[in-house]
Amino acid sequence: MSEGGAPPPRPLPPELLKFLEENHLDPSIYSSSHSVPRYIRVKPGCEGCIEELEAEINCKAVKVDWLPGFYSLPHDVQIAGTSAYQEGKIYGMDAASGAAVSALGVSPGDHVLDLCAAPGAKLCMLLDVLGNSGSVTGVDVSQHRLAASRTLVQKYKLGDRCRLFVADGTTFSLPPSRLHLSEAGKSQSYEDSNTFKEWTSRRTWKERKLAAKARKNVGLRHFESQNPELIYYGMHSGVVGQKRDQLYRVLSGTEISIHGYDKVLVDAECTHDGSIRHIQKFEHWGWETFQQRVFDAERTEDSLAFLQLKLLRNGFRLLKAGGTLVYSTCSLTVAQNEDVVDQFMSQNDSAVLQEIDTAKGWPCKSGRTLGTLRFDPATSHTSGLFVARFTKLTPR
Ligand SMILES: C[S@@+](CC[C@H](N)C(=O)[O-])C[C@H]1O[C@@H](n2cnc3c(N)ncnc32)[C@H](O)[C@@H]1O
Repeated sequence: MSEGGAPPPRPLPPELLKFLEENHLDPSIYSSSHSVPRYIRVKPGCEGCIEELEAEINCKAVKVDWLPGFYSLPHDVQIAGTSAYQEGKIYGMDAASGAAVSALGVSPGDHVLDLCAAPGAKLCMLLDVLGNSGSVTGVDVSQHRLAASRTLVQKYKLGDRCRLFVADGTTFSLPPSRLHLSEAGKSQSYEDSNTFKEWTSRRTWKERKLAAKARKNVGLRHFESQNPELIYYGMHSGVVGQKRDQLYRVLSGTEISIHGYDKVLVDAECTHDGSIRHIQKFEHWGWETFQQRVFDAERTEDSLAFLQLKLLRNGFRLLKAGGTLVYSTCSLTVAQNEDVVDQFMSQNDSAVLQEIDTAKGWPCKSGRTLGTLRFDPATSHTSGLFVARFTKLTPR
C-alpha cells in the first residue's frame, strides 16, 4: 500500500525542459505526473478478481467511471506479483491507451489491423473486445517486440483470432483473412505443404525445408520483396487451411475498398514524451541519454514525423470504404500529431476526420485540429495521448 501519499514533484531535468521548449509545450503539464494513478484493465468476465486483488495489494481499486473495465490504483502499487496478474485476469494499461482503442468503436465480427502492435496492450484489448468473432492482425517492425506481444496474447489466451506479422507498417499490404476454418479447411488438404496447418512454435527441419520450398514455388514477387514474417496465428484467425498464395495475395485499391480491414489502429512510433512511465525510466537510464533515446541519428523530428505520416497513409490505404481508423501517439508535440493529421488530410480526399462520439465525458481536451483529442497528466490524470479518428468515404 502507498503510505504517506504521492512524493512531492521533482524539478524537471534540463534535457526534458529543453525538449518541451523546442516543442512549445508547457512544462506544467507534467506538474501532476507524480500523482497519476496506475491503471489496470480487467479481462472481461474476470471482474470478480477485484476484491481479491484489493486484499492482496491492501488498497482500493477505484472504477474509472468514463472507461468500462478500467480501475485506478495508487501510482506506486506493483501488480506483477499479484495472483490476478499472474493468472491473466488483469492487465497494466493506462486509461488513455484504453481510450484510443475505445475510439475505434470495434464491433463483433470486425477484421482489425493494428499496424504498430508491440508490445501489445492495445492488441490484447482489441482481441478482448472482439471475443469470439472477427480477427486482429498485429504488425510491428521489431521482431523481438512482436515476439513479446505473442507471449502476451498467449498468456491471456487471446490467440485464437490473432495473426502477427513482423513487417514494415509503411508498406504492409496483406488484407484480412476473411475465411473461417470451416470454409478454408474444406477444399484444402492439410498434407499440402503450401497450406497452413495449426500453428506450432516448434518447426521440424522437414517442415522448415518444405516451407522454404513452398515459398520458392509460390514465387510471389510481392512476398519476396516485402517478406512479412508470420510469427503467430490462431486456429480461427483465417490462416489455418489457407494456401500461401492466398495469404500473401495483394489486393487492388478497388478490392481493398470492399475487402479491406473494418478498423485500423495506427498507434505510431513516437518520442513517448507523454508517457509518464517512459519518462520515469530516465531516472534509471540517466537524463544524459534523453537526447539520444528520443532523437537518435535515424530518428530526427523530420524523419519521425514522416514515418508517422507514412504509417497513417498505409493504414488508411488498407481500410475498407466506410471503415474507421484511429491514429494515436503518446507524444504531446504538435509536430507528431496535429501536423501529421493536417498533412494527411490535405493529401487524402477520401479521409474524413470524425468526432469521437464515445468521448463525451472523457477527461481530455481538444487538439489544435478540430475533432482530435489530447490526454495529458494535468487534464486527465493519465499519461499523455493524442487521438484522431478518420473514416474512409466510399469511392464514387
Ligand atoms: C507506441 S509503440 C506501439 C504500442 C502498442 N500499440 C501497444 O499498445 O503496446 C510503437 C511501435 O511501433 C513500432 N514501429 C516502428 N516503426 C515501425 C514501422 N515502420 N512499421 C511497424 N511498426 C513500427 C515500434 O517497434 C513500436 O513497437
